[in-house]
Amino acid sequence: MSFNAERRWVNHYAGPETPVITISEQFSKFEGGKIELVKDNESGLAVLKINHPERRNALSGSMMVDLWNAVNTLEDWKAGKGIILHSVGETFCSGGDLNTVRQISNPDDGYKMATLMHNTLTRLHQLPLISVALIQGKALGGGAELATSCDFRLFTEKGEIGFVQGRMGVVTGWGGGTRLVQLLGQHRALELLLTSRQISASEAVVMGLANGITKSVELPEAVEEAKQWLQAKLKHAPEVVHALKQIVATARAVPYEESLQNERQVFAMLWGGDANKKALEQNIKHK
Ligand SMILES: CCCC(=O)SCCNC(=O)CCNC(=O)[C@H](O)C(C)(C)COP(=O)(O)OP(=O)(O)OC[C@H]1O[C@@H](n2cnc3c(N)ncnc32)[C@H](O)[C@@H]1OP(=O)(O)O
Repeated sequence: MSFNAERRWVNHYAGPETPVITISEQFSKFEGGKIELVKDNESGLAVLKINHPERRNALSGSMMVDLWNAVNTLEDWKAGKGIILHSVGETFCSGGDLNTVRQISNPDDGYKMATLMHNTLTRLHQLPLISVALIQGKALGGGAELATSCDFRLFTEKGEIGFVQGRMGVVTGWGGGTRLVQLLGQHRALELLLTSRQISASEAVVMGLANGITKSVELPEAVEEAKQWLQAKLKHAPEVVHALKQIVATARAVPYEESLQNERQVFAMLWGGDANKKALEQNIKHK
């Protein structure tokens, strides 16, 4: 990456575009740890658990594929309303598994990993479900990027987040740079990316990167608290929750007029629908 004669950025990497399915086949060979998805149709909550404590919950290639598969499943989950993303042990996620990273340390494979993770985390971000990441320890590098792909972030007192990619001689590779600018604006995002500093739970709240701090410090109590925090926001009918999420997810991804057009269409689908008729019959007062 450099400036050309007209002082415009020129990207010197022009690698091949590989289908995500092909990348997933390649990356599933870099084994270690797993990501487990459990869906509960009764509560409408799903839990995505990052389980690789011996590597501080670093994402191996096969875990990236687990996550991609989990998002594929969640896209078809009609009864769902919300997702809790959490991990086991003391670290939320230490980023890319350096054992995997060392085996794919060239621009073509880097581009493939970014393609797989952009596909996965963009679709996770855009699911019609409301997602919460529970950060109970360090979220570093790719782990910090993963946290930005949820709608909300709850920290325990021990939670910390750090975009340490610069210290590793790289930049955000899982779409977290773009999402961080959306979340915090360009100045605060640039400051976090440039300094690689790790911020505490309380600073994350002040910045708007965290939506709250749990009373419980330890798992599994903090997970239960996060579930209750999310359930309290999921009282509307599933179709209303899905529609509200679609409006917000579209608004952060497309230009204003296009977003308004989407909002009109989403609104029309619910107007006179079952949930709307039921509410009208009940003659609800908002006192
Ligand atoms: C687009 C993605 C780009 C990125 O994600 S760049 C960021 C990559 N991540 C890192 O550089 C994190 C490096 N790790 C650390 O700073 C520390 O291990 C960390 C997370 C603060 C945890 O510290 P401690 O709790 O004291 O644990 P420790 O250092 O003794 O580590 C225990 C075992 O876990 C391993 N580990 C930690 N992070 C890893 C990673 N990302 N990939 C692969 N292995 C990882 C570590 O090598 C150690 O293994 P072992 O027990 O010595 O065999």
